[in-house]
Parts: sequence; C-alpha cells; structure tokens
Amino acid sequence: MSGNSLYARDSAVNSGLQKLRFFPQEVVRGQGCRVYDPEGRGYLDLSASWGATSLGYAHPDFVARVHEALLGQAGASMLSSAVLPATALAEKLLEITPGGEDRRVWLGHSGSDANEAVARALPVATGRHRVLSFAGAYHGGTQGSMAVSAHPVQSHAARDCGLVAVPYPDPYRPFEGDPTGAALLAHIEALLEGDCPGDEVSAFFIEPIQSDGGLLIPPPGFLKRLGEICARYGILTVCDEVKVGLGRTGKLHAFQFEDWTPDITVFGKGLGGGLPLSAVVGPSALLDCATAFAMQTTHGNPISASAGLAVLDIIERDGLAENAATSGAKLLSALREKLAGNPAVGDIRGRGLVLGIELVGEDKAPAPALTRAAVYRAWELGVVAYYVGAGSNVIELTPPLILTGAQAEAGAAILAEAIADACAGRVDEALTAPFAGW
Ligand SMILES: Cc1ncc(COP(=O)(O)O)c(/C=N/[C@@H]2CCCCNC2=O)c1O
Repeated sequence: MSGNSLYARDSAVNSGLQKLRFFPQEVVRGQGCRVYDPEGRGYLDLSASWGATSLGYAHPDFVARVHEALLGQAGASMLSSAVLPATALAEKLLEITPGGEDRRVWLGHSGSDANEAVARALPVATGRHRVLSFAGAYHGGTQGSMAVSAHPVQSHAARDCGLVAVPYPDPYRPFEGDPTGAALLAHIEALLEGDCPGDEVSAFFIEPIQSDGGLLIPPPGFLKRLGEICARYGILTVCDEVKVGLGRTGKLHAFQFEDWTPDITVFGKGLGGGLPLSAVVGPSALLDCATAFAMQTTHGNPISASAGLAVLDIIERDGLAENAATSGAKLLSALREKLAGNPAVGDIRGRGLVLGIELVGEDKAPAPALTRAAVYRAWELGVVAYYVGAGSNVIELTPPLILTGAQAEAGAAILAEAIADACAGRVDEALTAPFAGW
C-alpha cells in the first residue's frame, strides 16, 4: 500500500474500535454483486458487507425509491410525529411476519439497537430478570445487545447479570455426541428446573442459524421443540433474523424451516439494503411497555424506512428468496465438488445463500491460521469473503440475494483455489499478519 493509498489514509484517520479487517480491501464503488477498488478492479462480494446489501450494490429500483424519498424528505424521525414511510413499513412487516395478535413494530438503525431495545424492555414488561442465550451468539455491538450475547470477541464486555448461555446445537460438533439435539434440549430443561428457574426467565434470544458463532445450523426440529419448552415456562422467544432473514435461507424467514413461530422477530442488515435500518416485530405488551424508553433521534426516518419498503417489495417482486435457494444450492454443490477430499475442509454447510466452510486440522481442531490465509488469498484472486466462528475457522458466505448461478460457480472456483493455495503454504504469512481478524 503506498503512503497515500486509500488504505493508508484509512489507517491514519479511522478508528480501530470499529475495524474487523482480514485484508487491505479498498472500496470506491459497488455495482450488482461486485465492489471496485481505486484501480477499478472488481471483486465478487460473497459477503455483501456482512449481509447488509441484500439487493447487491446500486440496484436501480432501490436507488430510484431512495432518491424519491430524499426528494420529498418527510422529516427525519418518528419520535414526535407519524411519518408515512415508517408507518407503511411497520404495516408491511406485520403483514409478512407470522406471530400473535396485538403486535407492534419498533424501528431502529441496526441489529444491535434492535436487540438492545428488546433486552431493555423485557424486565419491564415481564418482571423477570433472567435471559437465556446461546454460547457464541452475536446479537450486537452496543452495551445492551452485547449483554445478551456470548461471542468470544466480546468476552471483555459487561454481561447481563441474569444471562445464562447454553451451547448452540451443532451437528458437526454435537453436544454430548448427540447430533439430533435431544441431549442439549434435555440439558436446557434441566437448567430450567434447576439453576436457572424457568419462571424467572423473560426470554431466550435465538439465532435460527448461528452465524458469527460459526455458521451453525440446528438439527431438524430443534427450534420447534425449544419453542415448546419455552412456552411451558412462559419464556418469550426472540428470533434474531438480522443476518439470515428476509429471503437469505430460501424462505422469507429462516424460522420457517422449523415449523416454529417466535414471539418476537428481529430484523436488520439486509432490511435496509445497505442503509441503516432494523426492526422488532413483537407483542404490544412488550413494545408498548414504556414511553420513550428505546429511542434515537433518526429512528423511523423516511429514507431508511423507504429503503426497507423497497427491499421488501423487490425481494417479493423478483422472487429473491427462491433465487437464494437455487443459487445457494449451486454454490453449496460446487464447493463440495471442488473441495472434496481435502482433509483441511472439515465441513461445508449452508441453507440458501448463507453458507460456511469449516477448516480444520487433526481431530477437527480449528485451523485459524489456514482460514486467515485462505480468505486473504481469495481476496487476491478477486473474491471478498470473511471468516467467523469461536475458532476463527469458518469462511462465511452471505452474498447478495441476486447472485446468479454463474457467479456462484465462479465464486466456488476461486474459493477452492484459494483454500488449495493456503493448504499448500503458498500464502505469505507476512501478508496476513497485520490483519487481526477476530
Ligand atoms: C445475528 C446478528 N444479530 C445482530 C447483529 C448486530 O447487527 P449490527 O452490526 O447491524 O448492529 C449481527 C451482526 N453481526 C456482525 C456485525 C459485526 C461484524 C461481524 N459480522 C457480523 O455479521 C448479527 O449477525
């Protein structure tokens, strides 16, 4: 990087508090599924900015709808006025989100502030002080959302005093050797009858696929049975669809694979199409439990709300959930074919366009150095992908929902080449060392 390169300038002025870097990526514009560096080189973005750009970049219809909202800017906040796009978005979210009667919608800027709003309201609305979550869970980067998370990167954060974290069901590394999840459910039930009395628990925060914790997909029926256990104790279920929701898995909601309907559903990332937007859909008893208790000045602003309406309309109009299913299946099968027989590839898993490639050493030991080298090499070859996981060894793929089958094939080929180069030691560690990743 030259001294006045964009990356050098970023290093000189942008705070490290908000950096999670894997290679010296520079972006000056995006189009479709590609981002472009200052030299005009295009990269196939298989992350979509950690899942935020669900429609890809500069989608023409999205641009037009946001531009129209800007031209007639209907204020900048729903705090002290009813704002048409914010109300219309809330009505649309209630229409498309399964759930009980008498519900409301809270609108925010991020998955973090949405989960924080829920966490803040729960003790007020329920009188219960305990919260359940899964080990490895990432529900946000604000104080209140970190308090109900349990991701290793946040080990220094203050946890909610009533938080109990239990293992997430992972068929590749099954709890007590039981890939069905039955042993884990029994463990949770024992907890609710013992050290964590169920009648003191307000809610269970649940990712329907645990992404930052390692792209873990629960065994069939697990979430349905967990929901039944929670219902027996009056424990509300909070389904965090921020990263894997809104069509990404091939269904509109990831929880729809589970024949399960959560009490509360949290949206973010892709809802805004790259603009800051989140939402909570849940009971009025929770979301109306206090006045002015979870608000920020530009919550419900008409630009973000119009962006959300455009995203939902385009996902529906263009069948992007179905596209995620077909392109995701192609990506999954191409990866499995190209990586077959590589002992460093412990598991390749996914649902629609949310996939993970777990890299391991002997006896499934996580291989973080290999993973770091593989994503760096993929970037050199023209693919953007990052890694996740408690062992920093799972390459996460969450491309734009518009990804074509041809792009899926091309992306799989580059990822396979990158992993092969990393396995062969052809990636200079001096290049990857400056990138802490997580
Ligand atoms: C399931 C789930 N719930 C909430 C969040 C927080 O969303 P925001 O980062 O938009 O506040 C996230 C955010 N995930 C992180 C964001 C930081 C960088 C690492 N990768 C993520 O996707 C999430 O995955």
